[in-house]
Amino acid sequence: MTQPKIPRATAKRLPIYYRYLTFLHDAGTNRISSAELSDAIKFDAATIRRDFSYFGALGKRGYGYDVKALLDFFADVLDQDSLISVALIGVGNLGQALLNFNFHQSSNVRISAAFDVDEERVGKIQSGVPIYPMADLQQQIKDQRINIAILTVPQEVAQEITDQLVASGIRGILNFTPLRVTVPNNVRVQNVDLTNELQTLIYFIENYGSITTGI
Ligand SMILES: NC(=O)c1ccc[n+]([C@@H]2O[C@H](COP(=O)([O-])OP(=O)(O)OC[C@H]3O[C@@H](n4cnc5c(N)ncnc54)[C@H](O)[C@@H]3O)[C@@H](O)[C@H]2O)c1
Repeated sequence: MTQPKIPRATAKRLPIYYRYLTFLHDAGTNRISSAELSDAIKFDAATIRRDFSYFGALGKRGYGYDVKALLDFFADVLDQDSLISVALIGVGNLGQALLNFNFHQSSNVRISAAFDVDEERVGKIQSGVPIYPMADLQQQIKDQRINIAILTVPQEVAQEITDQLVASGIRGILNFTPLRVTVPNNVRVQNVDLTNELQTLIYFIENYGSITTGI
């Protein structure tokens, strides 16, 4: 299906909508109003209505939203029917935590290959995920049709690994390192910085009380 162009903040909320709608559907709920949805997931109702409006008028006045229809719609937008394989580079403290968590139960994403330089780790299987030597990076990414990589290596090697990932055809990098890596225009980087998140939270609490940020 052709995807409508949606704002980044809306895109970030889609998986949250999807998870909650799945929960509602499994619990046998057939319809929900934006106010009820707002109550449950803590985004204001106007934000929810605006987000949904980007996809066309999905709700009916006085009826609310049909849970199954919404769910099918978001599954399609988020491509939930196809399993997305992700690579993880750097199986240290953070990498191991992400491997153990994996994303399987709550989404269609799973880490299917991990890579490291440490001889002690390479060749083992952790949480069902094989850990390959870096020499296998290009081949595995190609064979497993991996488009996304999670970067959990030390900052000092982040750019060099990014270059290797780009050369292997990776299209998106979830970057946990503090380095703002450089990539060509056709590759997208999403930086995750827990310190930043915490400081944003503190800022909102101090300035606006406990009002949610909407994202
Ligand atoms: N974004 C956040 O909120 C957040 C939180 C904690 C850590 N970090 C960052 O995440 C990264 C990992 O942190 P950690 O505590 O897990 O570190 P760690 O030292 O425990 O793990 C790093 C792993 O990378 C591997 N490695 C080193 N050089 C490599 C290379 N050239 N190719 C492949 N693998 C290589 C190491 O063998 C090790 O297993 C660091 O950059 C750290 O700053 C970010």
